[in-house]
Amino acid sequence: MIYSDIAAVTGAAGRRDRLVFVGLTGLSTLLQASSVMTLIPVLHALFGDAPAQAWPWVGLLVLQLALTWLADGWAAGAGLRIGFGLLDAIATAGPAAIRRLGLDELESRRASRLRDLLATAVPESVSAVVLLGSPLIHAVALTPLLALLLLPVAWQLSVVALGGGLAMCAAVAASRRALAAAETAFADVDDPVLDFAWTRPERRGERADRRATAAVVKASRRRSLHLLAWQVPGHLLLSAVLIAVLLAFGAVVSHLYLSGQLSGVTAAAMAVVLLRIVEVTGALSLLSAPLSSAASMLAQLRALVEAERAEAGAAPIVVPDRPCAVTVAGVGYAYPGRAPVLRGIDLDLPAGSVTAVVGGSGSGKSTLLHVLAGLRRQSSGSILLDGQAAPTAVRRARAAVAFGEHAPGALLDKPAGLVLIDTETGVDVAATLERLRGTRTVVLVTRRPEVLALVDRVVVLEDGRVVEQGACAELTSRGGILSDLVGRWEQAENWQL
Ligand SMILES: Nc1ncnc2c1ncn2[C@@H]1O[C@H](COP(=O)(O)OP(=O)(O)OP(=O)(O)O)[C@@H](O)[C@H]1O
Repeated sequence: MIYSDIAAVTGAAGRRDRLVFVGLTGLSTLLQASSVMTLIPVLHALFGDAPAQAWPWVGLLVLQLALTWLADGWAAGAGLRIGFGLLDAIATAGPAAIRRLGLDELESRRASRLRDLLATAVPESVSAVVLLGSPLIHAVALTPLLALLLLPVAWQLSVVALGGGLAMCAAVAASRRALAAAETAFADVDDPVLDFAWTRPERRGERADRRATAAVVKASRRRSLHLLAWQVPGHLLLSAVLIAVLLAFGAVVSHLYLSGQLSGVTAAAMAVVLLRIVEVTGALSLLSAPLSSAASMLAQLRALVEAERAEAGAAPIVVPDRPCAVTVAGVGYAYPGRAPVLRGIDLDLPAGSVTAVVGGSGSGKSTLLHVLAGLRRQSSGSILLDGQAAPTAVRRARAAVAFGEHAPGALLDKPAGLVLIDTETGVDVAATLERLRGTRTVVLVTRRPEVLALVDRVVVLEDGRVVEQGACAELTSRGGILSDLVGRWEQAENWQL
């Protein structure tokens, strides 16, 4: 799983490094296993009649250790290059995924998961392959290799080594599975924490949320205790299996020694073999937590990278450089967990027209602009551009916007069919309209009476509904809601229309 995720993220370009890493780490494990076995002739010579005969075996041991060191070093180089490959993939896919998030997704759980993924993947990806991959390969391959090399010494030892190694791996896996099951069972406890942190920032400090925080902290504490309760049996199981393996290996060595099938020196060398098996399998137990978090990080990274590659491979959205007709049919919008702020909006904006959206504070003007721009997905209804259904990605591609804290006028110059402006953001409306009139369909939100003289039509919103629409002169002469609104503006700012 981990390997196939890494392969999917780093692609064909990383193939050579992946093969080098796995091949050389495997070779290093083989060298380590054979160096343990070289101890048998070394000890035999040292404790025999001619200790000087140990020199060639010591030379072989030194050679094996030097080759192990070289193989590990070379593999680490390849592992680092794989890690940098992962980082490159994150650097491409991460920002692209963030750019595609709509405004209504910025506070969503999906966005916070993406943020978490990037926060962990960026620092961890480079070192993860070397720091976790090498010990994992050693831990998995060393015991079977030692068991194989023990065959000529005594098949019984080979069987106990292999069986013991497998039993320890199974114990590690069982304790890991129990922990993972407990983590899944209590995962929903995290959700209120995320909800609180990301989706309701404006309600912080309220009494209700103080109570919610206390409940979340309590639930979190309960979860930690439960997880701990699941961890303890896992550790107990592992130590029980370890003791059983030590006893079995010791019993077989003693039996073989006492029955004359094994020399005393070989029996002593077996202690080193056993220690190596315990050491690498024990490392596996320490590695299991970081490995499972790296595995989940890689699986998420793979999903992200594959989604972005599919997106990049899709046909690009064509943006004709001419004004587009906009049809808004029964559009509603509600902020998450809130009552709707747009309700059944119907608009028909001819290509090249200039429309002003007006209304009292909180009537839904900015929200409508965001929805038209594709930055928010409508909760109901549909939006068509030139008669074609226009999902958010199409709206974003075809609209140029000037709103937000500092409206960068330059954004208005991109090829677009629709231009959306909030006049509060300091855009020179008269100059901009002079430049764009006829070449773009323009929708602007304004709270300034003098702007109304520059537009073809006015849409008046009240409580998320269109309550009046038509030519400005026609609406004001009728003495309806727009007249009242303009009167209030004039009172407030002492302006004359
Ligand atoms: N991010 C948000 N989360 C929740 N509610 C929001 C959010 N933004 C706006 N609202 C609410 O949606 C409603 C419509 O807001 P919107 O900003 O669209 O109105 P507006 O007509 O542009 O107001 P103003 O003229 O004061 O800018 C208001 O009740 C507002 O409190």
